[in-house]
Amino acid sequence: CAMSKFASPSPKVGVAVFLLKGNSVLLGRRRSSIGHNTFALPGGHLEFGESFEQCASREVKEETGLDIEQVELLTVTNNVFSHEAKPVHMVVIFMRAVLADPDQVPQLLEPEKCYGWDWYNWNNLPEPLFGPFETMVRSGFDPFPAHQNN
Ligand SMILES: CC(C)CCOP(=O)(O)OP(=O)(O)O
Ligand SMILES: [Mg+2]
Ligand SMILES: [Mg+2]
Ligand SMILES: [Mg+2]
Repeated sequence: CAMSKFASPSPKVGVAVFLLKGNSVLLGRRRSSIGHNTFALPGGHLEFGESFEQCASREVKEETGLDIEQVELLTVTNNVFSHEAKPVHMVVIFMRAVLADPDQVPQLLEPEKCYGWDWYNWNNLPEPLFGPFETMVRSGFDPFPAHQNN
């Protein structure tokens, strides 16, 4: 059947990474059609045949040059961006990881997609946060390992 011009695109899958360092998390201000000018975790679209861990490591490497380890699944959320210029339905898989080399410094490898990466204390996050991430923070989500006191 002819695609109705009102048909909405099918849901996409994004992988976002809580890269933890002490009590801080790595965030970048997005320069993108989705969540422009909001602070977001590094991450991106799951590509064909990738595991969640492979996508997390690839996207963090592509965007920041950082090598990560101890990559593990935290949670999944369902996000419909209906007010954006192009409506998007994005299932977001949230992962946690740490730096393979604690001294490695993030680089801005995709300046056309991000204004810069920086470490932010979990108790003093910048604003505005990227929608799916803000929902998690507002719900009281704690990405840190249970034994770590914040
Ligand atoms: C959850 C979120 C990081 C998914 C959005 O993906 P993105 O716009 O950062 O996509 P790419 O990094 O793959 O370009
Ligand atoms: Mg990317
Ligand atoms: Mg990508
Ligand atoms: Mg990205």
